[in-house]
Amino acid sequence: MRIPLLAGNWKMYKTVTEAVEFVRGLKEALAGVQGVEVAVCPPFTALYAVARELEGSNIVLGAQNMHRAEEGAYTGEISPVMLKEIGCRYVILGHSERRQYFGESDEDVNAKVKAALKHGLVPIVCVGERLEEREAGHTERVVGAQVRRSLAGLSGTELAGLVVAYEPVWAIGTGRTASPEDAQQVNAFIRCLLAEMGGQEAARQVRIQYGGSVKPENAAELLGQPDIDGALVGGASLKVDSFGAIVRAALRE
Ligand SMILES: O=C[C@H](O)COP(=O)(O)O
Repeated sequence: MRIPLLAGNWKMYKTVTEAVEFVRGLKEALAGVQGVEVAVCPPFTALYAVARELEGSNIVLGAQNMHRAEEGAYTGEISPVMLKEIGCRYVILGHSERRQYFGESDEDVNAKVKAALKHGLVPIVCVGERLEEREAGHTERVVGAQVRRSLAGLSGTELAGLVVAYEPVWAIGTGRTASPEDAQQVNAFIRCLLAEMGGQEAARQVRIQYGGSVKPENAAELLGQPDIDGALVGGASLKVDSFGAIVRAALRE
């Protein structure tokens, strides 16, 4: 039985003050919720304060990115060791915005995934096709190549423990969501591929989220699909009401 993971990717939103205030509200809204895992991924500046605020709660902490090295002369970067010490459980890697605006390749993502695992962080590895790729009928080819390269060289046990987020680029922040059937089809395809790469048991255990304009109105149907094990939520994770409603939709499923 895979426990759904509902993760809020705040992107570059919320100051420390706003982050702490939000998390206080979210803790109250989700008090007593069980059977799903909830994570928030604030900007780096708010991680420490949010970690303290989350102590003893049923919400865990994630980061939005990290460098592959443990330390070094990499101005402006943050290492897996630093994230682990601050209390992060998850780290989002290879988000399409990192790939698009910061030139991250599958090879970069692969190195980061290995570094995260080495330091006890659970990677949330993002993959997804662009609109023109979908329209040309290349979704599986594009997503398949991203999965193979980003997760190359991992053992079945390592694959089993991580999280993959299928996020069609055309659905991110656009209000345009993949239909539950389309999302299910790609998630099932990813699971088959992971079975080839790491064996049936790894594929049975790995959690595969959907991301891209998830909101309270569409969450239940998406999360009701057999191969969708949670959501990576951007815009709708910035308000307690909408994120709380998405978490509750997962509970119903
Ligand atoms: O990581 C989250 C995704 O980019 C989805 O963002 P969105 O929910 O605002 O479409």
